[in-house]
Amino acid sequence: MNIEKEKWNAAIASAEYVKNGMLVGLGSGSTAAFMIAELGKRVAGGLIMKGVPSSNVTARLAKQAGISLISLEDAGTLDINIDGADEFDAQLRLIKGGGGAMLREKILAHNSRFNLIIADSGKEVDRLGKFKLPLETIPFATQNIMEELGKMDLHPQLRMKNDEVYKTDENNCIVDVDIFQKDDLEELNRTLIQIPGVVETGLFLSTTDLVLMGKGQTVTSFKK
Ligand SMILES: O=C(CO)[C@H](O)[C@H](O)COP(=O)(O)O
Repeated sequence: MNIEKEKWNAAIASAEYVKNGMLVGLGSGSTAAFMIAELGKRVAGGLIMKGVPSSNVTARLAKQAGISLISLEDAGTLDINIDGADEFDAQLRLIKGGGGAMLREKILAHNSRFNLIIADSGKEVDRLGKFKLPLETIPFATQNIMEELGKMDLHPQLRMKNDEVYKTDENNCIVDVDIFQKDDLEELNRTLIQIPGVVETGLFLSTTDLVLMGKGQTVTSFKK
C-alpha cells in the first residue's frame, strides 16, 4: 500500500467537487497539499474559483499553484471546505491539528456549506485517540493549563519544534493530550474548551459531510 498514492487519489477525487465560481476552504497538511496542486492544475485548465487558506503554508502553496485567494471576511460563507484529518471514525468525527492549523481549519469548517475530508486509509479508526489530541493554548496560560490537564489524566505534552516551543500561525502553543480512554468526546470537548486560555481543540465532532479515503488503488466515500 502506497500512502502517498492514496492521498493523491483522494485529493484528485475531491477536486471534482469544486465547480466554477466556488469559494473554497483550503485545508493544511500533506493530503491538502495534493488537493491544492490538483486544483491548481484545474485552474490552469480554466476552472474559476477562489480559496481561503487555513494556514500560512497553505496560502503559499495555493499562490504557487496559481489559485486566487480571498479573505474569509470577503468570502463570508464558503461553498466547500476541503481538508485532511489525523483520524476519523464511523460517525465522521475527526481528530485534526497534527500540523497545528486546526484553529483556522475549524473556523473554515464552521463557515462552509459542505465539508469534505480527504484521507489515506491509515486515518480510519474504530475509536478516536491513538493520535494525541492537539489543543491550541495562549502562551500566557499554557503552563497552568498543562497542570490542569495533568490532573485530568490527559498526559499533556507541550509541542516542540527544533528544541523550541512550537508556535501556531496565531502565535499560540499546542498541547497534545491523550484522550484514548475517554468515552464521551462531546462532554470532553466542552470541558476542554471551557478552560480559560484553551483557544480551540482538534476535535471536529459534527462538521464533516463526506470523507473520501484513498485505499489501495480506489477511493472509498463515507457519508453522514
Ligand atoms: O489537521 C491537519 C493540520 O492541522 C491536517 O489535516 C492533518 O494533520 C492531516 O495531515 P496529513 O494530510 O499530512 O496527514
